[in-house]
Amino acid sequence: MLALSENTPIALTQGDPAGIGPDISLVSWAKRKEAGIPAFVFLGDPAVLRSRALSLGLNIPFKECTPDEAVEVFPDAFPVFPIHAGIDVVAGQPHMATARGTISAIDTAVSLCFDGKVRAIVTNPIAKSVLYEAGFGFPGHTEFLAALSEKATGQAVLPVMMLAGPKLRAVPVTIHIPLRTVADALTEDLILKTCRIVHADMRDKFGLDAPRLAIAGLNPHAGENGALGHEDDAIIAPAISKLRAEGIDAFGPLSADTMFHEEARRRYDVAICMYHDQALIPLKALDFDEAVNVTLGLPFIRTSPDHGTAFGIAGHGIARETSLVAALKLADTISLARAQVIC
Ligand SMILES: NC(=O)C1=CN([C@@H]2O[C@H](COP(=O)(O)OP(=O)(O)OC[C@H]3O[C@@H](n4cnc5c(N)ncnc54)[C@H](O)[C@@H]3O)[C@@H](O)[C@H]2O)C=CC1
Ligand SMILES: NCC(=O)COP(=O)(O)O
Repeated sequence: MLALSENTPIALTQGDPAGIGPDISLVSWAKRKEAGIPAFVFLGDPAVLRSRALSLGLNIPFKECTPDEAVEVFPDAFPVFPIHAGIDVVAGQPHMATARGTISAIDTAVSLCFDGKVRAIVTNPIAKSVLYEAGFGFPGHTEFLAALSEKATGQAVLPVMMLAGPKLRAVPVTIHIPLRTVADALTEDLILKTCRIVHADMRDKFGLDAPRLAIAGLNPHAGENGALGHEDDAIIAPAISKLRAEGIDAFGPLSADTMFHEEARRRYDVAICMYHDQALIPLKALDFDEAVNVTLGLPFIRTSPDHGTAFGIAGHGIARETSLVAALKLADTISLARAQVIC
């Protein structure tokens, strides 16, 4: 049993070095006391941090260190476990030559987590297209983390993306796939597995005894009795019946256009949506600055800000750190709550 406690840092990966990951990491560290930020170790390039701090006018002391030293370093200096970007990075100008370092930071964070050197992983945003250009074979962190987990444990996992904000928690059942393939990818089995993971993690990681899952339909008006599409009645409704028979408080399929208004949101704890934008549009409309992306179903904790690399504002000093702060705090809370049970 590993002793996961505040004496173990959280790994914070750099993300795309040309994006706002370095900016919001620096600002978060600068606000560590007033914001109550848990000790982290940054996995990335010290040169990128130094140059970004200069652009932002932040006078921040850096210390290169191992994860073992990070908690001690954190109060007085920004702890960096060096992973070099490979080129001189210019804020706002992504380059495929940095892909290797970006991927290596994520890979290293997972290894450190399995070795008990860090207690959770918080990832800064990556630009998927930059990584694809360099041959990265995964749609995003979510799927890559599942593959790394599988490699480490030999056990297959279904990674579940949940975006959690103060007003809404939303899960897309299908994640990073083209819209035209969504209907074919939706199966009763996928909905069942996703909802079981959400139910278990809501209970074990978020402390909800009997989580209520509101399940969206796929088609307009949840199919209008089959007139506007058959998936709602043929795939989603039977999955809901099975979940209810297992004792999971799932209901629907609901018309997706009317399940996110304020009164509707009071009736559930998590909205289970059928595709990426069905979940992320309401989430970002309601909670953009404070929501956190959490990967459920993994044998370790991973959170992330809800936004992307925002290349247009990197280095300008206007990127808000609030979502990253929320991600660090959520990783802190979940990892400490699990400290007694994790192996
Ligand atoms: N977890 C991850 O790694 C994620 C990565 N991405 C990637 O990010 C890249 C850019 O995606 P976009 O759709 O443009 O989304 P984006 O979130 O990067 O930007 C959307 C808009 O929000 C603004 N914005 C984003 N974060 C902000 C912050 N913290 N403070 C102030 N303004 C902020 C941007 O300036 C822009 O106007 C894509 O390559 C995408 O793959 C997107 C979402 C999550
Ligand atoms: N839009 C959310 C998103 O793309 C996050 O993906 P991931 O990199 O966390 O898998």
